[in-house]
Amino acid sequence: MDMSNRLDLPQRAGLKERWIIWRNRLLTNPRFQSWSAAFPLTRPIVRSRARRAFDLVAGFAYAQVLAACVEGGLLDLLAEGPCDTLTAANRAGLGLAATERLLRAAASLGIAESLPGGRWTLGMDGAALQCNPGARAMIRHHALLYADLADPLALLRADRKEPTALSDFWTYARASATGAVPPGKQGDADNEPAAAAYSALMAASQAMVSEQLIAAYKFSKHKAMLDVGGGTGAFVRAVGNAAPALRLGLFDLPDVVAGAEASLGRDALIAPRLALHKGSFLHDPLPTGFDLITLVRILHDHDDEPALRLLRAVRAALPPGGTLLIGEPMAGAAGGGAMGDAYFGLYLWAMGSGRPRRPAELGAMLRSAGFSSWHEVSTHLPLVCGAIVARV
Ligand SMILES: CC(C)=CCC/C(C)=C/CC/C(C)=C/C=C/C(C)=C/C=C/C=C(C)/C=C/C=C(C)/C=C/C=C(C)/C=C/CC(C)(C)O
Ligand SMILES: C[S@@+](CC[C@H](N)C(=O)[O-])C[C@H]1O[C@@H](n2cnc3c(N)ncnc32)[C@H](O)[C@@H]1O
Repeated sequence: MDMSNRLDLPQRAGLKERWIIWRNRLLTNPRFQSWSAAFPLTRPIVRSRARRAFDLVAGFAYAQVLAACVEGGLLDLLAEGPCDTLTAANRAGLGLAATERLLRAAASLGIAESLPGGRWTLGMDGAALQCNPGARAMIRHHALLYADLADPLALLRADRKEPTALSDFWTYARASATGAVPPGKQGDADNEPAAAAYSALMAASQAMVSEQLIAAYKFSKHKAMLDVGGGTGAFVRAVGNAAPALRLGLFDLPDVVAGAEASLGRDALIAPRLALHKGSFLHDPLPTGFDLITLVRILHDHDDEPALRLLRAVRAALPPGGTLLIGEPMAGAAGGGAMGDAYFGLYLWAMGSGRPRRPAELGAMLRSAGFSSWHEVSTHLPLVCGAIVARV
């Protein structure tokens, strides 16, 4: 394709567009690239942009180094204390040369760090990941995402209703996108293992989310909270422990609520003040009697029409002055980098349902669902979870 005409400055372009076109014309000029790499004042910028470009090119290889360290048990081993290459090889079930290759790769990525005497320990990023079981569960789970992304254009061209590894994993996703009743609503036995598998992933990664929301929002000012799509209850348990006087409710598909019953039923601090509700939030009315409803990692799973339907159901279940708290990773989050549009954008595309939304997009949906006001609440790590509070 001949880019030259399209990079000509259009007559009616605004100042920003003219600057971007001029900038890109310069950046795509090989003579400018050679000159700026050679010139001492621009060389550091060229090196840093080249590193960034290389990371974009090589990201998959980096992620697979991390996956091998987690799957091979090396992160766990290094967390126990420094060790030599032979011990690492025995733990990972790899040969000595392969282990050395993997550990060197891990060290270059900050996952591991080499010590004098040929020993290895955790690197700074490895340490941050090791203490986060949710992130480690996601690293393992990414085998499904990467299978779907092996041919990204084929994925983007295909009908979104075509089965994928992720749509098979999240068994409610295809139903939401097609308007069908979700499997498990009738308590069909063959959906139970799938519901248990995605609920286990959600439970493993819930602590990092509830930590953000509990630090950002005062739950104790409410009388009763209903967690809609509450899974097996990890969020309800965390909030219940932080707000001991709060009455609690959880709503989810029957197969999932069975898991919540097993997990929370014997919790002496939670069970006496907990009500479990089974149903589909896209087909059944939500229970009333709660002044706070939470949607944690729920809305982004659904396309606009079902997401709006859910917001209307929440609005109908809340009393006058009631509150909705939305907690999920949001697109364009400050400090979130490419998490929203690149990671969740493609993840949810592969899943066949939903999209990451900007706070303003959620705000517009809240208004059209009948909420009178909404505002964003800042969290410590928007990369993990953003928050919006809306009032009836
Ligand atoms: C001590 C010295 C020398 C210096 C001090 C300097 C200092 C203060 C350093 C800070 C070190 C530090 C504490 C680092 C902390 C790092 C943290 C908090 C890292 C956190 C990482 C979190 C990650 C990687 C989270 C990943 C989450 C993912 C991938 C989530 C995926 C979720 C999915 C797929 C959800 C699916 C659900 C669905 C279907 C979309 O609804
Ligand atoms: C991504 S998970 C989030 C679980 C939990 N809120 C968390 O953050 O760990 C989505 C949850 O919504 C539930 N869900 C999906 N579609 C549903 C529907 N139509 N009715 C009720 N629950 C549904 C799923 O069963 C699952 O527990």
